[in-house]
Amino acid sequence: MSGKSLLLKVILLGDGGVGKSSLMNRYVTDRFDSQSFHTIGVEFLNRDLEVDGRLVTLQIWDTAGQERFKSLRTPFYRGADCCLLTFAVDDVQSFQNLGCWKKEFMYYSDVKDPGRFPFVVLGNKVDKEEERQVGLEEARAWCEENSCCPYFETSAKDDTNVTAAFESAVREVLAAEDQIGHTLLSSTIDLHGNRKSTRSSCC
Ligand SMILES: Nc1nc2c(ncn2[C@@H]2O[C@H](COP(=O)(O)OP(=O)(O)OP(=O)(O)O)[C@@H](O)[C@H]2O)c(=O)[nH]1
Ligand SMILES: [Mg+2]
Repeated sequence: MSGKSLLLKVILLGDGGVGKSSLMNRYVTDRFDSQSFHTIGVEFLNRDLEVDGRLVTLQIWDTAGQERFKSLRTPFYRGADCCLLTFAVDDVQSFQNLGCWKKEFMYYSDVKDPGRFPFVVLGNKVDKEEERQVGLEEARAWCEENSCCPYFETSAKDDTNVTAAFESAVREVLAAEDQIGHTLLSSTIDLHGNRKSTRSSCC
């Protein structure tokens, strides 16, 4: 295994209140706050992990889902390696808005190869089964039709599928990278020294 860690930027998008911050906090700090505040602008946290023998530093960017913060979040889309489109299974409107989130991301991120860009879809709050408004098959069908696979049903509250979802995002990036010839993998962190990156980023 190499001593260098690959830096990957993933970005969480979705309506306000679907649980983006809660998912990030569950994954990075293993905590859940039932009284969390709406995010203003963007925040990020890092977590180191190993996926299929590769050391990865996952930089998770958590954005504000509320419309009034649009101009604060969109400048941070550039340089993302994967986009996690998030809705809450007890909120059908947040599911119906997934297409708008995808469009917003594509418009502002300026990705080089839109056809191959990796998305992962998260249907959060599955612990609220009795209040569910979006079915598993319906969500899977949307993902298939919109080339946004894989799909994970998560709960930040119960820690259901949270690790699996973030690790899957890493695997999607690595798989996409394998297809386009390892250009992205030139961005690395030397764990014993300084960060080296050949990618440009506005952030
Ligand atoms: N039951 C349940 N509640 C959750 C879950 N995830 C988040 N919540 C709650 O939903 C509310 C909103 O969660 P946030 O994580 O702040 O939502 P957000 O998507 O970051 O919202 P914005 O920052 O406004 O975009 C909070 O009260 C959380 O405690 C979950 O998996 N299950
Ligand atoms: Mg938030």
